[in-house]
Amino acid sequence: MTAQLIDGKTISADLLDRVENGVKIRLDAGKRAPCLAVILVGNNPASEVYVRNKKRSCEKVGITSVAHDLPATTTEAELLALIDQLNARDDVDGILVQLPLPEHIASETVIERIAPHKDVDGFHPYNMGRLLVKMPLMRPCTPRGVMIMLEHTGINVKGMNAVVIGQSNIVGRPMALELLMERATVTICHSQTRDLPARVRDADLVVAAVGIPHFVKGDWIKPGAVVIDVGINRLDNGKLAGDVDFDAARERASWITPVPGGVGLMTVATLLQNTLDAANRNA
Ligand SMILES: Nc1nc2c(c(=O)[nH]1)N[C@@H](CN(C=O)c1ccc(C(=O)N[C@@H](CCC(=O)O)C(=O)O)cc1)CN2
Ligand SMILES: [Mg+2]
Repeated sequence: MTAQLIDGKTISADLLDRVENGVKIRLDAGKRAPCLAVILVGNNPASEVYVRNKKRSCEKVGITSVAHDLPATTTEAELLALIDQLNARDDVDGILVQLPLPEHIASETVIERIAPHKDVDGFHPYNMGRLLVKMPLMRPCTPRGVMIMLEHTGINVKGMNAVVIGQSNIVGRPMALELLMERATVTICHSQTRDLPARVRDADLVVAAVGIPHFVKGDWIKPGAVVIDVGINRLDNGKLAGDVDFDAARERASWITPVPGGVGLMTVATLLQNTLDAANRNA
């Protein structure tokens, strides 16, 4: 079996069209454009690229973005003071703090300072808790993006054995909760999991979010399984690779996401959907 591709380019473009339309509906109703504040601390080159992409995508769909590019020497107190200001502004719907932050700043403290209704990344413990109790408000972008991809492809996860590899706050944990909400049977695996290949071989759906290139081998994949690769790893040759050995896995899976051109594109599109949703809830 050669898997069909779940194409992040097409699906994210479709989502961006829907967001653009949502913005037009607001403007036609005499409301202002949604507004996203984007905070970048320091000069992490990858973060600079992601932030630039986020601002460009905002522009494309008519969302106003306000950039706050801060030096690496910014103190935690200064960053918290900026967040307080943005929390208080009626004309700012969403606040995004690009991660990772420099080591001297505690990201948990910063995330917790963002007003939950402006937390478009969905990382605030309040929003994580809402997802846990099946009352999602702001949903973390990558897992929400994966659910949109699955829905767009016509894959119903109800009753599937889903294995999520990775337990991060950004991807693994909220991904598991999203899948559970759609009544998949979910297992979260991590670095201490015993016999990971056996867990994966039992999975109808595998989500890989480990951060190690080609970590998931092709012969771990159950024939006909759906494979979602969240990994974005830069190789020494400059190319991007996912967490899954794509060529081998493709020969066994029914559906698979490529890297690049897969889940990563959904992360940004979903962020804009979250910003539109926030604006529509705010005013
Ligand atoms: N505040 C946040 N910080 C970070 C998040 C996040 O969701 N919120 N996620 C990642 C980085 N990230 C967005 O910020 C992100 C990563 C990758 C992509 C993407 O489009 N990937 C493309 C490849 C792009 C390339 O060529 O480098 C793809 O997979 O096709 C978008 C967003 C950590 N920080
Ligand atoms: Mg940084």
